Amino acid sequence: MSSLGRISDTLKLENEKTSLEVKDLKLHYGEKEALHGINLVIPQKRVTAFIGPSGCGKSTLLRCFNRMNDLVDGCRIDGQILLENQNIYQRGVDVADLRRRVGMVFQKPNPFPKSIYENVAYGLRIQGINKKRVLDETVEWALKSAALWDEVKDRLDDSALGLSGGQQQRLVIARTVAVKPEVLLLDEPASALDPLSTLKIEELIHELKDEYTIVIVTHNMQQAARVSDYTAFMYMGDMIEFGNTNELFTNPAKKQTEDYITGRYG
Ligand SMILES: Nc1ncnc2c1ncn2[C@@H]1O[C@H](COP(=O)(O)OP(=O)(O)OP(=O)(O)O)[C@@H](O)[C@H]1O
Repeated sequence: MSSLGRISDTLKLENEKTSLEVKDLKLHYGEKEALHGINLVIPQKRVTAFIGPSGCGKSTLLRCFNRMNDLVDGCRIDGQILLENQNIYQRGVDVADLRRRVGMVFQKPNPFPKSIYENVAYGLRIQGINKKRVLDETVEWALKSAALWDEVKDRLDDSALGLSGGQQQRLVIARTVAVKPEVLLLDEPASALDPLSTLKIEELIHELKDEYTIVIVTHNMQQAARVSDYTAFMYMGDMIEFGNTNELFTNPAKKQTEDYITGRYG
């Protein structure tokens, strides 16, 4: 905990710049309403954690931020999400560009069956960038950003699939930051990893928040308390409480939040 610092204890939402703003967001999977009118502001260049019992809608809400739910059959979304004041659900939005601006890392590391180098260069090549010098520089910068460079710099042409799980997850983070997103969405990024790799990911999150707005879904309340500046507690498709992480954990405003963080359910 000490190495991660607790500067966030004094942060106040009203002093923050806004990255994402969720306005009366309802989401249906077929007939079932999974999110019941969420309102929320995600501050810029901070870490926001979503916590709550299984099935409360954390991942569903996270996936709305880069329109991953568009890929789910029968999924309907009402309401708005503003990214830098622009509704990402409005007609004409370029979804590929949105997903570059709002990158996502999943629970299970998903490197491509390519070399370490090509994994990181992938997004750049898709943008038509093929100059070797630009690619080399960006790959090195992204791997350094993801705290992986020292471990892989001598084997950039080796398959990414030969890396450990924790290294693969940092590689996926390098691949995501290589295209210079504004927001990083992390869906339980460490839950498939051993404790040491988990610690590395947590330290990395702490480093990355100087540059990116980070939203993390986690089952692990200690992890939320360690890595986040702000925490949102969700329950059965509702946003119950949102605030400074330290305040939410030490002095929750709502009884449901208190019951959850004291382990009475979940
Ligand atoms: N693709 C889908 N189709 C239909 N229902 C879904 C789909 N994905 C999620 N749901 C339902 O939406 C609700 C919210 O699920 P979601 O996965 O967002 O919750 P969660 O809080 O992230 O849960 P967990 O912590 O277990 O991952 C649940 O009732 C779930 O069954």
